[in-house]
Amino acid sequence: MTPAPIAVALDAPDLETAAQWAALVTPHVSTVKVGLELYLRYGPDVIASVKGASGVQVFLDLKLHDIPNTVAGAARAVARLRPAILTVHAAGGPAMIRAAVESAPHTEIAAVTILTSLTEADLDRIGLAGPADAAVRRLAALSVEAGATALVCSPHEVSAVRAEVGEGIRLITPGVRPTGAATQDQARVATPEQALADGADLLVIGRPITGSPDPGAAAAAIAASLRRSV
Ligand SMILES: O=c1ccn([C@@H]2O[C@H](COP(=O)(O)O)[C@@H](O)[C@H]2O)c(=O)[nH]1
Repeated sequence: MTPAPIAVALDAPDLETAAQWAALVTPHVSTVKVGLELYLRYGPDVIASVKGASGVQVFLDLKLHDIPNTVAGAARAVARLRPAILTVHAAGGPAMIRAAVESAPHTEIAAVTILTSLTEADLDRIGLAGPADAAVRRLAALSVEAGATALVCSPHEVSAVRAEVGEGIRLITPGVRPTGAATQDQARVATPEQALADGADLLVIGRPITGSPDPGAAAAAIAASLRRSV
């Protein structure tokens, strides 16, 4: 069976747990995601540990955000690990995004538009007044112009982003919660089925899978539900 278009966020406190989660979920999902917690604690070795023997795609979610020269150096440093996807913050601007794209030619650069944990009230406070989807569309367009071939947005904006950037750009949505699951610190959320129906190409799901007593079964259940919904 083809693995589901899900990136499981391996936000674990230690490498053994992350590797165990990865081994349990990889029969069911296309991708595992390594974020700041794991990478800052263990560094580059984490990639091989979570990949194991399965050859699953690794999504390195470092959300780089600095001046172009610094991001170029950081992207070059991690490009040798050959992650399938590397994130940068779209708010770093076009020159920064382009620097990442040029420095990691074998990795897909995904620009994070507006974090899924932010509410419209938060956006007002940080000076991005107006509906979230206006800011997300603007950041999406500038990121694609700068060479990003993937974008991270919430499921709430995914159809607007697709209309803005067209086909051929990979849309990645965190903020995904199965019906009835706790939203935790996520603000702009939808179910996996809804996110996929609205045009997401890859769903990022962490705690609803890794917080389950059986992460493998939780991933399999979401994957089966997605197959039924298409
Ligand atoms: O806007 C964003 C960008 C990245 N993330 C990351 O996705 C996962 C979500 O984990 P859950 O446990 O499913 O909430 C996490 O690693 C974030 O760093 C995001 O949530 N929102």
